[in-house]
Amino acid sequence: MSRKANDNVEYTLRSLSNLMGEKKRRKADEGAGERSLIAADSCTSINSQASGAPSSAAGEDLERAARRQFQQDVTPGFVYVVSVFSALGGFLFGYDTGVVSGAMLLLKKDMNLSALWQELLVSSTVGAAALSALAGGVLNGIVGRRPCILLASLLFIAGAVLLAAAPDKETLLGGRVVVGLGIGIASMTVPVYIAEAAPPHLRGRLVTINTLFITGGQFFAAVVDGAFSYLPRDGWRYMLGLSAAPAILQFFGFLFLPESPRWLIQKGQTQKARRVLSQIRGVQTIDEEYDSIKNSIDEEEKEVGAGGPVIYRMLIYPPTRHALIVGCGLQMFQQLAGINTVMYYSATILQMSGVDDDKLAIWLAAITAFTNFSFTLVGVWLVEKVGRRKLTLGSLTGTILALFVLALGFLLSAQVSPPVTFTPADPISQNSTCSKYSFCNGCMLDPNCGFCYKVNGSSIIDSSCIPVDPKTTEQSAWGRCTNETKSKSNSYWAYNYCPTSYSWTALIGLMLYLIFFAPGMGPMPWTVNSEIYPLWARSTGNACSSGVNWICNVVISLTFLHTAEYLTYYGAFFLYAGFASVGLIFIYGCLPETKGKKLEEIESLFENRLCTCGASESDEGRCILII
Ligand SMILES: O[C@H]1[C@H](O)[C@@H](O)[C@H](O)[C@@H](O)[C@H]1O
Repeated sequence: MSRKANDNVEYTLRSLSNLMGEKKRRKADEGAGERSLIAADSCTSINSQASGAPSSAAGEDLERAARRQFQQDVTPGFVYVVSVFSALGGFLFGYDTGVVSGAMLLLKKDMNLSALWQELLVSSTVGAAALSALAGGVLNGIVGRRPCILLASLLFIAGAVLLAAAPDKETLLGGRVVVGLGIGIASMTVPVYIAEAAPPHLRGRLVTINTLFITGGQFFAAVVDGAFSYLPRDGWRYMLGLSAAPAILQFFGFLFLPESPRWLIQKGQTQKARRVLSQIRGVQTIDEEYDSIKNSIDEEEKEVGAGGPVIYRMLIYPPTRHALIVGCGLQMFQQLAGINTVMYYSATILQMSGVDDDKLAIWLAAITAFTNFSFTLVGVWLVEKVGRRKLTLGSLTGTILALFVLALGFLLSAQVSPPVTFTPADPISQNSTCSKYSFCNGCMLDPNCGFCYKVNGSSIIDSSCIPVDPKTTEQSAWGRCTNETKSKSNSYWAYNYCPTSYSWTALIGLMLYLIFFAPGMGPMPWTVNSEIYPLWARSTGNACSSGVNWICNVVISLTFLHTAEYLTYYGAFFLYAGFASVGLIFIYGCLPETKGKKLEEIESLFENRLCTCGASESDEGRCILII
């Protein structure tokens, strides 16, 4: 289509849109259905009708077809290519955080790892991600989004090679830190890059695809963990090394993909910016979009000034201060709602429900990851339909409910916790600290002990609390619950959980949790953060909020076992429900609707000072903080 014809279509649509109003326009969009595309000269011909209201059916038909043509023009396939290649960063984030639990089962045997080393290998990645997400803001602002994504893929490749070839645990630790640095940069850069490339009507969906890739990576990692756990030796090398493949794909893909047009405009690279903008928008004229980005940069410079560090300017300028509080708050409450604990603990929850085959536990973790992934897909579908605000509020409300069910499941299980009915006669057993527990509940909360029992019909008999094998939690240190004697003596070994008839409540809670969390609270913090800051503050805003996400992730994961020890499991889940409820009030009061807005318009949603957060149409989803 010629540039002139495109201009005509755009002009026509704008006039018609003004005449018809928003609701009617949406209806017309849906109605466009499967109609065939209109040719360029028809576009020119409808231009002549644009000055009057479309009264005839033919006029409406033309208008619908023109709108469809317009949407196709502003959404060429290239923007999807750009988004998918960037979202490989999300996939690697998910894969590398997810794969370690399965790899650890093998690693601790092969490398004889102590509990401290296991802890170090898991949390070093998350800690490094927190640091590099924070540092990534400065890097993004200086060198641009594309070099940051290239750097992240190089780090992923280097980390994967180090991990796969590691001769000792020190190298493993180095590899995990390198991978963490990649995750941090990718986690803050990719959503920003996609948001800056996407047209407004698709932005939410495309950025949410990044979270779909995160949860997809976690699912894929769980499957790989399952598959390689059957290898007698070195299975972990494949598990950890495999992530090099998508990283290499991303690196080479990005050598051919462009820089973010908005970053280019900000840096005054006008010609390049125009070229990229028309490349990602197809042949559609880009003057209007270019001018609106340029104007908003100029205005912001006038309003905010250019002196002092960005974070300082963000804090003294109310709209960006408000946006930063909302962005960081969303990321904080995402983690405080306990997603990673629930995912990590899912295998145990499922074991509680009667699955006592250890190999199966790895596959059960894959089912959990799959549920998280498939319901993130629901989020991708809903985000442009119901909007960010409603999706987040609905999701968090359901998550709180699920946390209560989960906590209730653990509470009931603790209350009907089976008693210890048998203490082995040997002196070692009698002198062990585990012998002081008279119920399974106390025994399972002690990381050094496990519950060994037999089953007679539906009753638990001959139950004892005995020390766990220091090398593996899969068996007791001695007695009838070691791997060799378990099946011969018809005994079962429960570590970290108690056999109970109420476990189905916890299972329902787990499923409900993922079903509610995954479409909203999982992706929305990333999506909303990618769009709420003006260009000059975007990298810094995302660096801070991603940093908050990773820091809260470390804190919640590292404290879970201690929290459970002090508050018991149900106490821990009640605590998360409490955090999530505070989050709900915060989000209700402070999160405006950003659906369909241009990135340059969003700043105005954070301008006012008092909170009325009506989600009413007339309010345009405007939310105002009480600070
Ligand atoms: O949005 C993601 C997603 O929900 C993941 O499943 C979770 O592991 C991450 O911590 C979170 O940031």
